[in-house]
Amino acid sequence: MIELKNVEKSFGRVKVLKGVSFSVSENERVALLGPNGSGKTTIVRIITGQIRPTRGTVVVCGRDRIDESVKSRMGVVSHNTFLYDDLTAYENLQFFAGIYGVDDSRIRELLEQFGLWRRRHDLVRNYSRGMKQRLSIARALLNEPDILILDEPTTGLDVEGRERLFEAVKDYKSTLLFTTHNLGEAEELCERVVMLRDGEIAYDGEIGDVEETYRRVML
Ligand SMILES: Nc1ncnc2c1ncn2[C@@H]1O[C@H](COP(=O)(O)OP(=O)(O)OP(=O)(O)O)[C@@H](O)[C@H]1O
Repeated sequence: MIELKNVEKSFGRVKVLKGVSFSVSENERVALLGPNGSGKTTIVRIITGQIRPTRGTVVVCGRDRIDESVKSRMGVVSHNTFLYDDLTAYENLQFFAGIYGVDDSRIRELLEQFGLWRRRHDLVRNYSRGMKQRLSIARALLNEPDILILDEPTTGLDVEGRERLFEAVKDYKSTLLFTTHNLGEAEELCERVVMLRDGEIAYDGEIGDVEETYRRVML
């Protein structure tokens, strides 16, 4: 579903990704781990078509151009919430439901699932950070995407929000790429782990005892 081959990315003179290769098969659940600044979000931005690699190839859903048809098959939760502040929560989901041809009943289901139904008519600008994050997750799940990409999705979530997210991700049966700094979360949701250090892959394998592997490979 996702394949990166020798991907390099430079910003100005700084090379942030130094020849990254890994793939994620259909229905596989992969955690992407690594310290601050190791390049995880840069990889996510490349896979989701927000930026292009300087060198190398990226193939997603069999396509080497991340165009709208590929993007419509991905659900993404990232630092960018992809929400409109001047619309209500309901209107935000309605807008994306319109693009994907998703039924109104799915909007209600997700708003209830993420505990936002009562506040559905509030403007997103008046939402708290955690509420925005919950809505962003609902938006990513709206069209039951073939690939779910979660870049540090628990940022700002309270205990209940985190539990609702994990329930939703466990119910979701397709391909998952998940970046986190929480090794326990990676172990709970994923079967494989890719560890990134300074723009290079340091480990790619079964998740196993992720804390032990992380300590051995990264520290
Ligand atoms: N637009 C940009 N211009 C210049 N440098 C950038 C840009 N985007 C990212 N970088 C640099 O690329 C490196 C990797 O950043 P990235 O956000 O991918 O790391 P990360 O692994 O996601 O980190 P974190 O765990 O802190 O979120 C960092 O040194 C960052 O400063």
